[in-house]
Amino acid sequence: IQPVQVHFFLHPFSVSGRFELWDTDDPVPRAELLKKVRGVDGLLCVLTEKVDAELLDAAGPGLKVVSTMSVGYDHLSLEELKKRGIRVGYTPDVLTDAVAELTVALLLCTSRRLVEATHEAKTGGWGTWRTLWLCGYELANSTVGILGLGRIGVAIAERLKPFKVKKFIYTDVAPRPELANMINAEYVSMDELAQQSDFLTICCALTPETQGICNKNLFSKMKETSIFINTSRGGVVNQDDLYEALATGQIAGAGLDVTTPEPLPTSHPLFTLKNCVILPHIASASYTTRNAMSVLAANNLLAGLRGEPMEKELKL
Ligand SMILES: O=C(O)[C@H](O)CO
Repeated sequence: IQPVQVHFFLHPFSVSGRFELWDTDDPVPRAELLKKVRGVDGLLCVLTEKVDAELLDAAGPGLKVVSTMSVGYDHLSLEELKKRGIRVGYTPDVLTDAVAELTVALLLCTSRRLVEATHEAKTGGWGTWRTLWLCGYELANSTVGILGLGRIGVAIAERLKPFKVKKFIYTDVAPRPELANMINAEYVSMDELAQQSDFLTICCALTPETQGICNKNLFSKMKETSIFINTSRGGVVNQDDLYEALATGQIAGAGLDVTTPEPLPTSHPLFTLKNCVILPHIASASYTTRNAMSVLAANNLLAGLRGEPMEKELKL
């Protein structure tokens, strides 16, 4: 499949001699999806679709493959998929550059207080030049911590290095020397990561083990001058604890591209904080990347339907 033949935002469709396309940018309503999946052989979805027992039951025993246009797969019930022998495709790698780029942008935006600064400039808060006004934290000579070192963590570090970062540290379930050597990162414990990081960037997948892992315990060990960045999944953060840490000055700032829930209600307390920058889950949102993701997801689906190896298949 060539990029030009694929819509940017493919929502679930089925292939069984024919296919059905949810041809809008809005998520398919659950009731509609449950109706449409009946009897399909394959399903291409995005991360707003919960693929659980209910949906798989609705699809029926003919479903052979689910292809998600995302690197994250916490919206898929892997246990149910495995139980039913359904193959799963996903889209790692093609979004690494876009996500790393956005993470760096969010980090700088948070640490150098860009949202506050443009607000002040626009609303009359810009008086005379003042010595400490809108001061933030710089990357030069800093320690950057990565929670969950994978392709994206490496790509973030590669982009941050030219800003003269002094040291990269990371933690994960086990050391990952092959990736760590690429960025000269040192493996540390979770406590050391919290204590030493001037910038802590969260790159781990959301799993039962990482659910709420960024909580009071972690924030209480971080420096008052540290910046917390999350572009993975909102579920890895305990948002009440993060609010507390930001509001009381336990940490200096946070940049979030992901929250729980999404969208985050505009009345959420995190929106009241000047030191919290919130983006609406746009890390992979470049035309090039979304196009590559949709092509890969479509090709994974077709390969799965043909019983061939997928370009990117999740091992269940
Ligand atoms: O999981 C993913 O793919 C990102 O969160 C969205 O592109």
